[in-house]
Amino acid sequence: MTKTVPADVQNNVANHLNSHALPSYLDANNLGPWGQYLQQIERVTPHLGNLSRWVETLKRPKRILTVDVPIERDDGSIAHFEGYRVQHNMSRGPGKGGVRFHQDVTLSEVMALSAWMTVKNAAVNVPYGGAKGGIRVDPKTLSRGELQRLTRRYTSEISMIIGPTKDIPAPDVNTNEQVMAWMMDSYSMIEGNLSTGVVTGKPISLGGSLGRREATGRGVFVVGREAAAKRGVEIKGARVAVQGFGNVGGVAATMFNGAGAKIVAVQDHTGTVVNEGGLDVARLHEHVAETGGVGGFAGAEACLDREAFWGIESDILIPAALEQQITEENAPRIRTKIMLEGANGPTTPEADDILAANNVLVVPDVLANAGGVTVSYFEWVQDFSSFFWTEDEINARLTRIMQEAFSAVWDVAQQKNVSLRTATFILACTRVLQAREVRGLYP
Ligand SMILES: NC(=O)C1=CN([C@@H]2O[C@H](COP(=O)(O)OP(=O)(O)OC[C@H]3O[C@@H](n4cnc5c(N)ncnc54)[C@H](O)[C@@H]3O)[C@@H](O)[C@H]2O)C=CC1
Ligand SMILES: O=C(O)CCC(=O)C(=O)O
Repeated sequence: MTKTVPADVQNNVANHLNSHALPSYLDANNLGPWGQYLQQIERVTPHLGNLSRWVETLKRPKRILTVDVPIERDDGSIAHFEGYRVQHNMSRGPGKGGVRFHQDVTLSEVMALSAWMTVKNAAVNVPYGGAKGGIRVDPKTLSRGELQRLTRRYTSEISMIIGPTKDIPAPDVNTNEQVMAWMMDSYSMIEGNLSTGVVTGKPISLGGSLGRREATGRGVFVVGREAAAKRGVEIKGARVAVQGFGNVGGVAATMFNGAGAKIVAVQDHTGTVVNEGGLDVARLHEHVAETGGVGGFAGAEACLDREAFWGIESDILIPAALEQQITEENAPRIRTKIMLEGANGPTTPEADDILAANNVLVVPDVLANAGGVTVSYFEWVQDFSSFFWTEDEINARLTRIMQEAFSAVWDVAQQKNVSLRTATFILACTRVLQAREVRGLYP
């Protein structure tokens, strides 16, 4: 399979990388996910009209904070971890985006994740900029006490740039309601007052919102239903394959299964399990709760190796693990009709072109997984007013926002004959740069 990235896009990225725009702390030869994001920006720029004079704004994070996070281990030794909080853009509102604890976290990754938050928040029109945080740590190697000390120290180190009207963290990979509760408590101790609005994704008992835990997977399901209708795929009986069985993939699998789809394959960091007749999703959740992963699930007909997962025939494929999973190497083997990006950044631009050529409809991360931040927005609003909504109200509002966003993106894609990813970027970047322009530059 030949590379299908148009020459002008490649040249633009090369020129960009050679220009003064490359931040000095990045290696031009190894840009990682940030390079992937820059290529996506190159693709949208020709569609931005006069606003393209502001596009450089999107190629530079507004603020990057790197912190050393020291903790005392249970054995009395001291360990140091590197953490980040990147605020990519604040033109439309305060920074918003999750915090990831993972052994492979890099600055390039957090920069890209923060930029995708800017695009995502504008795509569903919630009044936020984009931000993201992370610590390079394998949390599975920490005791509960060590994890709490790490979270509290990290919160203290970034406390000067976060806050309910400045930047509001939330859960992402390997972080959850408990981590958010510790972050809120640490920040409140520093501020000297209870500050529930500083993070979202909190436990319900601490000002969390009903429906937030399921919101990202629910949003993936809602846009999946819309995409299936456009592509003529019946959800009932559809074959669905899911990579990642955590907050996003686990909920999305449950919802598709509940609507009559067969979950024929699931892959996570412990293995790949397959059942042609459909995996028992409820039992798989129990197995993961007991063992920490899908590997060894007794209800599987077969266990495949990692790469074989991408060759499984499906109607709907949901990557819901990490970025850069679908590349020019495995994209030609993918046999699906619709790909719903539950994960952030799972598909490289080269793979995007291969999937398009093979008639796979890709619903991009910045649209498909926006349900989480949408309900985070509801949580933040509820905390400010101390008035809490029912789960039905939350789910109905979430569904409406996701459907409207999908429909607006679909129309732009049709009008301009571009992919759903570029269409989402057109809508979102226009909103961000209009805000930038109308605010003006002078202090
Ligand atoms: N939690 C949220 O609300 C949101 C999460 N996302 C994105 O969704 C993705 C998943 O996030 P969560 O479900 O929250 O994380 P999680 O920590 O709950 O689950 C992550 C899943 O990915 C699997 N995984 C990790 N490494 C893997 C590998 N190398 N191969 C296969 N599977 C692997 C894990 O086993 C686990 O099942 C990430 O890209 C995240 O940024 C996007 C929007 C919101
Ligand atoms: O809920 C949030 O604020 C952000 C969730 C997130 O990190 C994401 O959408 O990637």
